[in-house]
Amino acid sequence: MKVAPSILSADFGNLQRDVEAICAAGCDYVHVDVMDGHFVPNLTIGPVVVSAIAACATKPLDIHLMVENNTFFVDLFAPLKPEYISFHIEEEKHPHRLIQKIRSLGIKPAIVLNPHTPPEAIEYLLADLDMVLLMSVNPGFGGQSFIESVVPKAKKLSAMRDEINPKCLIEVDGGVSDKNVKLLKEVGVDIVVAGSYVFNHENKKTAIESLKI
Ligand SMILES: O=C(CO)[C@H](O)[C@H](O)COP(=O)(O)O
Ligand SMILES: [Co+2]
Repeated sequence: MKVAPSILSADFGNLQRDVEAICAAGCDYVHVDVMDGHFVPNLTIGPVVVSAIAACATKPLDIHLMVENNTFFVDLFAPLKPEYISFHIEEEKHPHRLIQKIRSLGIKPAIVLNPHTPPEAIEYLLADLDMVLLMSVNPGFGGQSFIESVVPKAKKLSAMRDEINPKCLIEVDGGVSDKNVKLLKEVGVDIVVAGSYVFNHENKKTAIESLKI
């Protein structure tokens, strides 16, 4: 299992310290939650702060857009050369076009599904994706409880992925801890995002290692 700690739970007064700490503790990606106050009822960070994160991160960025105008934000963040940019299928009229655009910028495209969105919603996009991100909380806030229905959903998506595009990774985001990571591993999940679990743990290295099963 690969691990992408979400900097949403970092201490923003000590952002450089916390980004360096998770990278030194062995994370695989730095998960960056971008919220615009419209698609979700919360507002986080823009390109000024994300470029400061990119400057001190020694691991690739995994940018999770929770915004209304995806194309605008892709253009804002592309110069930072993240590994992935993911956007919500619920907020995009032309997802295939946006996948092509993200790839043309040299970034791996990913799509996010909210808890209620079935995997079939992206069946005809799967061949063109590098990753699918399944939300296991309602997007907008860290520290929420894990929604169990993501487990059978990930199992269904994993079967679709094996048939259509075995290289496409499955990521799960929200309420992940050492208590549920095994269930996710068993149904074919490749990457977990963990914010509060990693940042509230007394030892970030121990927390990250407990998820790398
Ligand atoms: O996208 C997100 C919220 O919309 C965050 O990545 C997610 O909530 C991680 O935080 P936690 O592990 O505390 O649930
Ligand atoms: Co996220």
